[in-house]
Amino acid sequence: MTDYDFDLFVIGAGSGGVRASRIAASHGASVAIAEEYRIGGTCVIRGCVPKKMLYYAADFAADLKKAQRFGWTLPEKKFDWSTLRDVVLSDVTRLEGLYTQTLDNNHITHYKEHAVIEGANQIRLASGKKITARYILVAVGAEPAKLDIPGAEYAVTSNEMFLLPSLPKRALVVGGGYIANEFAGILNSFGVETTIATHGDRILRGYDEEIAARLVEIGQGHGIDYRFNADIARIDKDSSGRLTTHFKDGSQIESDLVLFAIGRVAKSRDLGLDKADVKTNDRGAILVDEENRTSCPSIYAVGDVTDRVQLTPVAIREGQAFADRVFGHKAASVDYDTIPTAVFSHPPLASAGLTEEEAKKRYKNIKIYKSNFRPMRNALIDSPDRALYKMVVDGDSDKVLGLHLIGQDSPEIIQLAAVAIKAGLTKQAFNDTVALHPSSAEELVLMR
Ligand SMILES: Cc1cc2nc3c(=O)[nH]c(=O)nc-3n(C[C@H](O)[C@H](O)[C@H](O)COP(=O)(O)OP(=O)(O)OC[C@H]3O[C@@H](n4cnc5c(N)ncnc54)[C@H](O)[C@@H]3O)c2cc1C
Ligand SMILES: NC(=O)c1ccc[n+]([C@@H]2O[C@H](COP(=O)([O-])OP(=O)(O)OC[C@H]3O[C@@H](n4cnc5c(N)ncnc54)[C@H](O)[C@@H]3O)[C@@H](O)[C@H]2O)c1
Repeated sequence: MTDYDFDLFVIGAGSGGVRASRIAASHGASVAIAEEYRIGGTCVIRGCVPKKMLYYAADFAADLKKAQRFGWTLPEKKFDWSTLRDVVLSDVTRLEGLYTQTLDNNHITHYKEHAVIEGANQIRLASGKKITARYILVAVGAEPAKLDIPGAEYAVTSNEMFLLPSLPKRALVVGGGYIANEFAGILNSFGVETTIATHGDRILRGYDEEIAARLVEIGQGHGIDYRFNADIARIDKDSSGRLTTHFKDGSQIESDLVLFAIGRVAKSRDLGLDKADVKTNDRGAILVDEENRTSCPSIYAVGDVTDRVQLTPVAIREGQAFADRVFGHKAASVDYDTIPTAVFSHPPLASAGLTEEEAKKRYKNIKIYKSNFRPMRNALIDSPDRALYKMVVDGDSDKVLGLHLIGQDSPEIIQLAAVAIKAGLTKQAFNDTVALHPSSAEELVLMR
């Protein structure tokens, strides 16, 4: 018998927290969870899900521009952002309901309020209620970083992008990572004059350089303005609401919206971590061992708050492994090797395994295969945009080490290709597989 109120108390009902709660409950644990905003967390409420819906809508807008090539003559077209926004938001509410139902179906007690740690086994809710638990799981995620500059308060983050009252005429997107490129593509497709300003000399560091360069080339062709090595000094706002962003080199950009997309930081501030001696790194990320245990033996952490791989499927796997190990007494762990990722830009990028740069550091004899082609669909709509597929192979063992794609549907293609890489398949195995024609994916078995 336990002396605690619950076997497990989870702080944060996002991707990692909800999965951990459900699995722990299925193993017979008594579980409670606190959520200060909306059940479902970043991915469902203001991340992957509404972003992907806007991405689809942006794709549709691009197709609509080419309607005549598909044989359609349309009456005057008019885009109403608020209609799309509300459709997306209502689906988010539907999903929030499903997540809440999951908690109820699994008899998980949920508190819709902020929670803090008061000790190794104690939590305090915003209402003042104190709760004890044998184990605490911190799954509070991350929050968008903001630049510490004068006028930063005039900029929005991805959180506000899903709630905009209207679309801006001109937008400045600050950053060169996932969120910057995804929103730049969406805004540009809806006709917003879009500039990306990043402080680095390239976008999407960590992605294959040529693939990222192809996105810039295509983006420029669609009217996105890219500014590199661009350090912002301040943002001014005039009485009409117009924003002027000043760069350290003296240049400036006027816009109606500035979006900060410069990374996400662990939401570990004011969480009471010091009360239980839970250690963080200098960026506030909670330090955990390979079993997701923190420096306090009764407290674990999963997902973005640990700042390792900030992706939903990773947070889910970490939550699952934690619950299976601690409450299901299974030897569960997370395999971080060959995690497929995608950037839902226009067109999207997708990647699995090692990049050429990474492979060269680890293997002596690297072979690169490339396919640089104009997809049939782009010929139909008279678009010059070319796809680029790149395969990284170990020349000694013939094993495929990595695949990097840019082009329509590449996120759908990479999921299965990641299985092949993970299974250690060779280039010859790809060669031996008959192509599926006509498709873009067939390039994967035709590269020579
Ligand atoms: C715009 C955007 C797009 C994204 N797109 C993708 C994508 O396409 N694919 C992908 O894999 N990943 C994507 N991500 C990343 C993904 O959303 C995160 O990696 C994932 O949500 C992390 O899950 P988590 O459980 O760690 O945290 P979260 O899902 O952030 O959940 C944490 C929860 O804890 C709550 N909370 C925080 N502090 C407290 C407290 N003290 N008390 C109570 N509750 C608290 C928060 O309100 C939140 O609901 C995207 C992120 C953003 C911002
Ligand atoms: N499709 C997906 O899977 C997806 C989508 C969105 C977000 N995410 C996750 O969320 C995380 C956060 O996304 P993100 O795009 O905010 O971060 P990111 O780490 O992907 O990119 C941050 C970018 O901001 C730039 N930057 C940093 N400081 C800057 C400054 N002062 N001025 C200008 N540029 C600056 C960096 O060079 C980098 O390009 C991602 O790392 C990813 O794990 C995933």
